[in-house]
Amino acid sequence: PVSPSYLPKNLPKARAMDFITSTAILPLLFGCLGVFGLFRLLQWVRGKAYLRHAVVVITGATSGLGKECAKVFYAAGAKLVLCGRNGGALEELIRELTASHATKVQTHKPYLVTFDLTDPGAVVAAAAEILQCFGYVDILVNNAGISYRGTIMDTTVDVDKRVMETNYFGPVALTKALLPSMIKRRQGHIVAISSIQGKISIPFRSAYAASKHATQAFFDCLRAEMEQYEIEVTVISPGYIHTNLSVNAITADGSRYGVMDTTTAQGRSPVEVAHDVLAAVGKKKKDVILADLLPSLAIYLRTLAPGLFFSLMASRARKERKFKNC
Ligand SMILES: NC(=O)C1=CN([C@@H]2O[C@H](COP(=O)(O)OP(=O)(O)OC[C@H]3O[C@@H](n4cnc5c(N)ncnc54)[C@H](OP(=O)(O)O)[C@@H]3O)[C@@H](O)[C@H]2O)C=CC1
Ligand SMILES: CCCCCCCCCCCCCCCC(=O)OCC(=O)COP(=O)(O)O
Repeated sequence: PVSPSYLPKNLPKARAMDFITSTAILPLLFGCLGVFGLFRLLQWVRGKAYLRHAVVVITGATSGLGKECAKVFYAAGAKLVLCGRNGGALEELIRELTASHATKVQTHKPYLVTFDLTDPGAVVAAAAEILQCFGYVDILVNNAGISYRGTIMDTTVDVDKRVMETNYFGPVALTKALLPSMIKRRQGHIVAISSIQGKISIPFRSAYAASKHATQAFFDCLRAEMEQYEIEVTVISPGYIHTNLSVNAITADGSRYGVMDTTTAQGRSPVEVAHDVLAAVGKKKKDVILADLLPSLAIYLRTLAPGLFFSLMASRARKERKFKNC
C-alpha cells in the first residue's frame, strides 16, 4: 500500500498509526468533541433562559404527566397557569409547589383555571381567564387526555366523539383561542402531548389512536402556518408511562375501564418523561418520540413495510380477542 505523501518515508506500520493518531486524528476528534460539547452546553443554557419567567399553561395538571410537568416547569422558574377539571387537586398541587424550596432559580406562584375540555364554551371562557393571569402566554402545553379500550363494532359513536372532544377538539379550541395573542406578540410556543399511537394504530384503541393521529396532523399543519409569526410547535409522542391513563380510560359503552394495565404499570416514570418534555420544549424541538426501541422500530416498519406491520397488528388482534373471548 502507498503511504500518504505527508507521512515520512519508510515509516513502519505501527509507528505510522501512532503518527496519524498523534498528529491528525486525535486533535480532530477532540476538536469535534469540544465543539459538540460547547454546542450542547449553549443549547442547555439557552433552554434554561427560555423557560425562566416564561408563562406556561399546562392542561391536565391534576395528575400523571401533567402534574410532573407542572413540577419541573415550576422548578425551572416558569410562571404557571395550571388547568384541569378538579379545582381541589390543582389547589393541592399549588400548595405542594410553593411549599418546596428545593430550587435555585426564582419561582412564581402558579394560577389555576378549571374547565372541561369537552365543553367548547368553557374552553373559550377559560382562554380569556388564562390570558388575564399574567397578561400573555408564552408556552401552551396541551397535555390533558383520556384513553379508551374496546372493539370498533361494540363502541358507540358517542364514545368516539367523547375521546375526540377531549384529545383533539378541546386542545384545538384552546390553541385557537390563545393563538391571536401570540401572533400579536410574534412570540409563542404550542406543545401537543400526543402518543406513539399518533404514529401507529394498534387494535382495540380506535378512538384513542384516531384522536392522536388527528393531533399529530393538526399540529404539523399549525407548525408550517405559524412559521411566519415565529411561533414554535412541538409534538411529543411518548410510549407507555406509569400514570392512571388506563385506569381513567373509557370503554365501548362509555363506562370507566378502571384497570391498571401491565403495559401502563411497566411504563416509564412520569417524572422522567416530564424532564424529557422540559428539555424538548427548551430546545424548541419540532417532533419528539419518547419511547423504547420496539415502538420506535414499529413506526419505521409502518412506513417501510406496511403490509408486514398490518399482519403483525392483525395477529395481535387475534391473540387479544382469543384471550379476552371477544
Ligand atoms: N400514560 C401513558 O401511557 C401515556 C400517556 N400519553 C398522554 O399523556 C397525556 C397525559 O396523560 P396521563 O398523565 O398519562 O393520564 P392521567 O389520566 O393521569 O391524566 C390525564 C389528565 O387529563 C385531564 N383530563 C381528562 N379529561 C379531561 C377533560 N375532559 N377536560 C379537562 N381535563 C381533562 C385529567 O384531569 P381531571 O382531573 O380533570 O380528570 C388529568 O389531569 C395524555 O394526553 C395521554 O394521552 C401519551 C402516551 C402514553
Ligand atoms: C423491524 C422490527 C420491528 C418490529 C416491530 C414489531 C411491532 C411491535 C408493535 C409494538 C406496538 C407498540 C405500541 C406502543 C403503544 C404505546 O406506546 O402507546 C402509548 C399510549 O398512549 C398508551 O395508551 P394506552 O391507553 O394504550 O395504554
